[in-house]
Amino acid sequence: MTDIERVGVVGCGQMGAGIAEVCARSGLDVMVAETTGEALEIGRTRLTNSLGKAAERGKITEEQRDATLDRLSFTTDLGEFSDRDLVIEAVVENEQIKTEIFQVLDQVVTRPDAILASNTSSIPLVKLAVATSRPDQVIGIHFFNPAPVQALVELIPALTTGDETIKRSEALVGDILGKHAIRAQDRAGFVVNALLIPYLLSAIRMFESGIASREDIDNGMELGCAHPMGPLKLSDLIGLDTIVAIAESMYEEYKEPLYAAPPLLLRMVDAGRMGRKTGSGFYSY
Ligand SMILES: CC(=O)CC(=O)SCCNC(=O)CCNC(=O)[C@H](O)C(C)(C)COP(=O)(O)OP(=O)(O)OC[C@H]1O[C@@H](n2cnc3c(N)ncnc32)[C@H](O)[C@@H]1OP(=O)(O)O
Ligand SMILES: NC(=O)C1=CN([C@@H]2O[C@H](COP(=O)(O)OP(=O)(O)OC[C@H]3O[C@@H](n4cnc5c(N)ncnc54)[C@H](OP(=O)(O)O)[C@@H]3O)[C@@H](O)[C@H]2O)C=CC1
Repeated sequence: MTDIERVGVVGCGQMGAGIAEVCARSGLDVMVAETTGEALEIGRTRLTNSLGKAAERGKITEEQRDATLDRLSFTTDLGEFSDRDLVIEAVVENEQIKTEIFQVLDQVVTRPDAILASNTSSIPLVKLAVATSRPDQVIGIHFFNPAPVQALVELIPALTTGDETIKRSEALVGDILGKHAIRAQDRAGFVVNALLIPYLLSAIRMFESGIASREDIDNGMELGCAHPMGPLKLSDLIGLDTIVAIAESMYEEYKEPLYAAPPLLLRMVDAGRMGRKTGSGFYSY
C-alpha cells in the first residue's frame, strides 16, 4: 500500500485531465493547476464531461461521480501545492517549460518526502531531477492516452532517483490506481514510444510518398493487425505537436534517421493542424 493521499496535477490538457480523473476515481484528493483561469475552466469542463460520460455508461454510479468531483480542486497558483504528497506534471512536451515547472515545484512543495513526477513521453528524467534540490525524489510516471482507459503506466527512474521513490510510486500505480507498471531506463522514448514513434513516423512517410491513402494505411493496420486505431488516426489522437516533440527528443538522443520527423508532419504543425485537439490533422473532427 502507499502513504500517498494528496496529489497535484500540473496541466489539464488531455493527459493532465485524464490523470486527474484516474487519481480522483481511485479515492485520492487531487488538485489540478493550470496557467490561466480560462485554461482551468476548459480543463474542469473536460474532467466533468468525462466523469459524466462514465456515469452515463454505467462505469460509475452517480454517487461515485459526485464523490469524485468532490475530491477534485482547481487552482492557477502552484503555491497551493505545498501540502501535496505527489505532484504529476503533465504540461506540453517542452524541456524548458518542464524544467521551469520543476524548479517552481521544488520551491513550493514543502513536504520533505514529496515525489515530483513527470508524465513526459520522452524527455530524460534526469534533466528534470537535477533542476531540483531533491533529485532522488524525481521520477517518470508515464500514463497512456486515454489515461482512464489504458492499463499501462511506465515508471522511469532517473540515475538519481532513490529506491524509496521507486517503491512508493510502484505501490501507488499498482495498488491504488490499479494500473500495470513496467519499468524503463531513462532513455528518450523509454519502452513504448521507442517502438511506437518510428512506426507512426513510417506511416506518415508512407502517406507523404503516396504509397497508399490515409484510409488504406489505417485500415491496413486496423483490419490486418487488429490495432484499435490505424497509425494516422492514432497520431491525430496523440497530437501532432506532441509527436514532433517526442521525435525530436529521440532524434537528439540517438541521431537515428528513423526518429526524424518527416516534412509533412512538420508543415502540418506549422499550419496549426495538431490533430483532434485542434479539429484537424490527418482527418477532420
Ligand atoms: C504519446 C505517448 O507518450 C504515449 C501514448 O499514450 S501512445 C497512445 C496510446 N493509445 C493508443 O494506442 C490508443 C489506441 N486506441 C484505443 O485504445 C481505442 O481506439 C480508444 C480507447 C481510444 C477508443 O476506443 P473505441 O472502441 O474506438 O471507442 P469508444 O467505444 O468510444 O471507447 C471505448 C471505451 O473507451 C472509453 N473511452 C474512450 N475515450 C475515452 C476518454 N478520452 N476518456 C475516458 N474513457 C474513454 C469509452 O468510454 C469506452 O468505454 P466502454 O467500452 O467501457 O463503454
Ligand atoms: N498526447 C498523448 O497521447 C500523450 C502525451 N503525454 C505527455 O503528456 C504531456 C501533456 O500532453 P497532452 O496532455 O497531450 O498535451 P495538451 O496539448 O493536451 O496539453 C498541454 C498542457 O500543457 C499546458 N501548457 C502549455 N504551455 C504551457 C506553459 N508554457 N506553461 C505551463 N503549461 C503549459 C497547456 O495549457 P494551456 O491550455 O493553457 O496551453 C495544457 O494544459 C506531454 O509531456 C506529453 O508528451 C504522455 C502520454 C500520452
